[in-house]
Order: sequence, then structure tokens, then C-alpha cells
Amino acid sequence: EVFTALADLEELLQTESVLINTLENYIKSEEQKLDLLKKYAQIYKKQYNKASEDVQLYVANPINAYTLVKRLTTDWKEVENLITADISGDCLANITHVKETMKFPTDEDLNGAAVALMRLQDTYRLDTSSLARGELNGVKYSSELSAADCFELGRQSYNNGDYYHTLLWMREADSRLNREVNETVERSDILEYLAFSTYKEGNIPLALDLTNKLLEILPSHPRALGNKVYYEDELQKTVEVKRKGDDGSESVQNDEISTSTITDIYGREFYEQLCRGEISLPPERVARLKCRYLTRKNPFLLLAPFKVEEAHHKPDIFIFHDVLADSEIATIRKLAQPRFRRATVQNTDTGELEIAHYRISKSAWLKEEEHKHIEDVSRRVSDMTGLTMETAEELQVVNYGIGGHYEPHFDFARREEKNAFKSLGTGNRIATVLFYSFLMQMSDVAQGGATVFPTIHVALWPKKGAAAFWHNLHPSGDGDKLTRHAACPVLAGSKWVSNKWIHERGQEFLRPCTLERPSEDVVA
Ligand SMILES: O=C(O)CCC(=O)C(=O)O
Ligand SMILES: [Fe+2]
Repeated sequence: EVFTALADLEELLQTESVLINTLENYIKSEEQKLDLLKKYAQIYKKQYNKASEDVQLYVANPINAYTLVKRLTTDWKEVENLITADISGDCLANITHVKETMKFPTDEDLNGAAVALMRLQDTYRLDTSSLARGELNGVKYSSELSAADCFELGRQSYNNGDYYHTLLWMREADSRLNREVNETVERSDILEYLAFSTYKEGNIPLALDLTNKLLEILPSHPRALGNKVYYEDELQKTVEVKRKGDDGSESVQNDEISTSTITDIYGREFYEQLCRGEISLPPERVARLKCRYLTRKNPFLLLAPFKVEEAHHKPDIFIFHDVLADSEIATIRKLAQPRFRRATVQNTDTGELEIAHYRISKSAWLKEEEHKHIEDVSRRVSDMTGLTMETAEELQVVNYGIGGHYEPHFDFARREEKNAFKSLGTGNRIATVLFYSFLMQMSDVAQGGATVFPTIHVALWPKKGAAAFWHNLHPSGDGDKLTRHAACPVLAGSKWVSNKWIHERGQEFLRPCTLERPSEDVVA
């Protein structure tokens, strides 16, 4: 699919340009054909009018008799040939060729792009009308959506069983339609989706009202007629149930929410608040964080020490500034782009890699041997972290497209995930280094894409050439649950990250393990 990475979307514009050309050529050919047919029609009409002046005199002339017959035989065949000339077939063949040889989106892509917009709408609390005006967080980026565009977003949501967004977008389609001079969609179609989604959301009186409005426009609409009877029946039933209730029968109330739901709700809330930049570390904790130069007793680093900023204590999260050169970033992009595949996650039961809705991006893996720059980056990670790269995974390059994100997760395998990293034989992921390799900001307003740690309220805002570093494991080898983190959906722009996952094996003397276990895990 193409919607998961901006790099692919750029190629879609090339496809569009070829298609526009094909379409214009087709229109030109059809116009030429019609011009020729018009000319034939004129000639026929002229001769016919002449003959009509005196039919008998006209046919009495042998030359006229001959040309009349000729006009209706060989000449007319020409006309028929022109009419049946298959210009459209040629054009369609061209289009098929374009679709087969160039990047072309599918229906799943349309759905993916629509779902991504809904995700952005929810995470960043964007109101439907502003979005339809082409605004993101108060910044106007693009042309407005037509009623038909909004209708399609509603329809995609409907097909996903997402009635909440169906209602938002169908209402927007309706209000846009009221203002459209050249209407782009039928009001009856909007009403049908509105009515049924309203019913699905539990509001039968309103669903009935909307269905009646639809029937005012199309009185014999078969589905609307059927639904009207059904809604009326349902309403009748509720009235009866209510009456019984008033007579003293008991009603059962069940508004219990399980504890896990509560934690999920709050976890999600912190995650989204961090993405929106609404919460951060309390000032007294920020005051304890320092910036410093790191040399690690390495003679090269004495000349050019790393600029390190502390982003959090316990777990320690560091930001290394200016650790990727522009030339290295260019190499990474050039090598990764042609190899991008939809990024995968590891199935916790089977250990197999699979795609998942909670990680939407494209990724590619680069080996040190491929280019000096990749080797240099790997050595730098070793210098930055003091850990060996011998058991580290290859450099993973990730590009996030429209609404691309990676929901809260751990980089390490948990104890129950027995099969994770088994085939590598290098132990668990002891640490993560995440480079922000390329970033296209569309405005000064932060437009999403932060790396956030919901449990400890940390948000790292991508900065080109910088890298984040943290240990995923406690010295005991147990996973540090506080390192749960996520990539917020990209609202506007393009986000590229590259990461190096460092493994346990080989680090025994570089980061000795202890027997001491973190208290939270002892309890668990
Ligand atoms: O892209 C980001 O900001 C985080 C990526 C991440 O957590 C991962 O790839 O494991
Ligand atoms: Fe991660």
C-alpha cells in the first residue's frame, strides 16, 4: 500500500501527471473525431437541402443519382467507421498500462488514508469544519474539501463500522452541500448514511426523523420505507418497556468499568495529551536535568565531544545533538527509499513478523557493509552509548506517512514473549538509539510526530540530526516498564527516523548485570 509513507505518495503525483496527459490526449482525439463527423453532417445536409428544392429534378440528373448512391454507400461507411473508431479503447489500454507500471493507489489505500485522517482528528482534537476548510491546528494548508469529499470520508468510516466519524463527516457534507452552487453529492445519499448511523449510535427518534426527511425527497426509496417501519416499531417497543418500568419492575444498571479499561483510558489520555504538547515534566524535575559534553575517555571525542541533554532521570533518557551529518542523512534516504516495505511488529505468541494497524510506517534495514556512512553511524552509536555494536540489529530506517504512528509499546521483549529475538540468539534489546534523520516542518506550529513516554510524561520533539538514547532493560536484565513509548501521528510534514536496537549479548563487561531486581517486577 502507498498511504503509509510520504515517499510513496510523492510517486503518486508522477502517476497523476501521466494520467492527466493521457486524458488530455484522449479528449483531443475525441474532439478531432467529432469535428470530422460534423463536417460530414454539413456536407450531407447541404446536398439534401439542394435535392429537397426539387426532388424529381434532382434524381433525374444521372450525376446526382450517382452521388446520392455513393453518399449512402461508401461515404456513409466512412461515417460509421468514424463513429465506431475505438479511441476510448486505446485510451483505456494506456490507462491500464499506467496502472500496471506506475504506482497506483487501491481502495485499501483510500481507506487507510481516511482512517489516518480520523486518527489525526481524534489525537489532535481537530474539529471537522476546520479540517474540511483545509486547516490543521489553525494553519491553512490546502484547498477546501467539497461536500462529496466529506461524504466519501463518511462513507469510508461507515464501511469500517465507525459510526461516530460517519456522523461527523456526513453532517459536514450536508452543511457544505447547502452552500454549494454546483452540488457535488445527492442530499438523499447523505441522509441515508446519517439516518442509519444515527440508529447505530442508538438515537432512534432522530434516525426516524432523518429517514422521514429522506422520504420527502424520494418518497418511494425502498430501504428508507423499510427502515421507517422498523424504527417506528422499535420506538413503540421502548415506549412499552418504559411503561412497564413505571409500574415498578426492576431495571438493572450496569455501569461498571473494569480496572483494565480505566488504566487504558488514562494511558491513552496521557499519550494523546503528550502528543498535543499539553503536558510535560513538572518544572522541579526539569530543573534537575542537565546538558553536558560527553567524551567517554575516547581521544576522538576529546576533540569533538557529544552534546548531550538529559530528558529524564530514572529511566535515563538522553538527547544527543548534531550526531548525524547532512551527507549521512542523504545516504540513509537514498539507500532506504527504494527498499521501503510496510513496517512490521513481532507477534508475541509466534515470534513472526506481521503488519499491524498500531504501527503505520514504511521501513528498510541498512547494513554497515553497504556504505561507509552506515558504518560510521554504527560506530558513533557505540561511542555514544559505550556499548558494543557486535550484536546490534541493522540500522532501521522508518518513514511515517499521513497520520503515520506507532502506538505505545516496549522495544524489549517481555518475559512472556518467549519467541521474540530467539532466532537472533543475542538476547533482549538492552538499549535503543533513535536518530531523527529528516524532518520536513510545514510551519512553526508543532505538527505532531513527537516520541512520547506516557508513563513518565516525557515528550521528545524531533530535531534533525539529533538522537535519543535510553536503556530498555534494568541492570538485572528485566524490562524497564517505564520505557513504554510511542511515535505520535504525524499531522503535517514528513518524519524520518533511523534506529539502532542494541542487544544484551556482548555487553556483559560494558554494562555488568546485577541480581537486584526492580521493585515493580518483584511485585509482578
Ligand atoms: O518514531 C518514533 O518516534 C519512535 C519509533 C519507535 O519507537 C520504534 O520504532 O520502536
Ligand atoms: Fe520503539
